Amino acid sequence: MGRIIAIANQKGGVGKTTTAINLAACLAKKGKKVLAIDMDPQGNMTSGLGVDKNSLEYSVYDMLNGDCNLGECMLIDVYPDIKGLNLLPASRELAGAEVEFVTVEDPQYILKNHIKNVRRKFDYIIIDCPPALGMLTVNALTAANTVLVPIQCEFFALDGLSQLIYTVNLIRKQLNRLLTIEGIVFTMYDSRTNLSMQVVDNVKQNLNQHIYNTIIPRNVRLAESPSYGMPIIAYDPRSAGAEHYMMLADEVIANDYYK
Ligand SMILES: Nc1ncnc2c1ncn2[C@@H]1O[C@H](COP(=O)(O)OP(=O)(O)OP(=O)(O)O)[C@@H](O)[C@H]1O
Ligand SMILES: [Mg+2]
Repeated sequence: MGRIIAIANQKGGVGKTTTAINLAACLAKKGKKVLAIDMDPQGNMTSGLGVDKNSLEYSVYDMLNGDCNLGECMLIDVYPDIKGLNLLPASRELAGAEVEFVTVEDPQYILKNHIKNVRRKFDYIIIDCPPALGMLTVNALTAANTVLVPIQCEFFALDGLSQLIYTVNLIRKQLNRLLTIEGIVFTMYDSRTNLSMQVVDNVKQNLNQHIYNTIIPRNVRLAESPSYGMPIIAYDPRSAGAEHYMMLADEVIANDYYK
């Protein structure tokens, strides 16, 4: 049974999508069958995997809306060099879901209901969330087993984190009894500055959550790769970014208590 991991933090630009793309790609590279789901109307995961979000026949929006099923929406082996990496792509229309789905009965369960039948076909389902705690993120958290929270190594890193943890607790109580926080991963760590080190220490002292040993460094190759529509292991497999996301994938696999 596939483990469903939502990559969430309502703070913008902390490395959610970079982590979602590269964790999904690294898990597939390690032979796992992966479904990546882009739940962000920005569609950065979709374009970061080389898919033109303006020329999609069906997107996650159509699936959630009931206009297509998961199979029709899924792009199989989306990145040709990495077998087993499949994608439910997003388009701009997904922005409308936040308001439109409120009128549907049980709107929090729409994504969950769509993926429950295919869960056994994948080892991992990785969901990229938008930078908000609205209906799209609630759908992701309701469908997920665990939440992986990227934190950027900069001032205000802890800002808003209590809100996220509060939301996760609320969803656990009301919608998804078994939801847990998979762990915190530090991103954009700059070893040349004291600030990065201080942020890591500060979070470790103040947050009673599992923290991954792997810390993702600030790496220019990681920032470049989405503009080529490539995961880092394809764009520059020898880069520090590729090496560290492979390490993170190993840690996620080691955390596999659902199997
Ligand atoms: N480790 C890294 N090193 C260098 N640049 C990075 C790294 N991680 C992310 N970036 C860059 O930082 C920016 C923000 O990253 P990303 O899009 O992954 O964040 P996000 O949390 O998904 O943002 P949003 O909240 O808008 O969805 C992007 O331009 C990305 O390429
Ligand atoms: Mg993003």
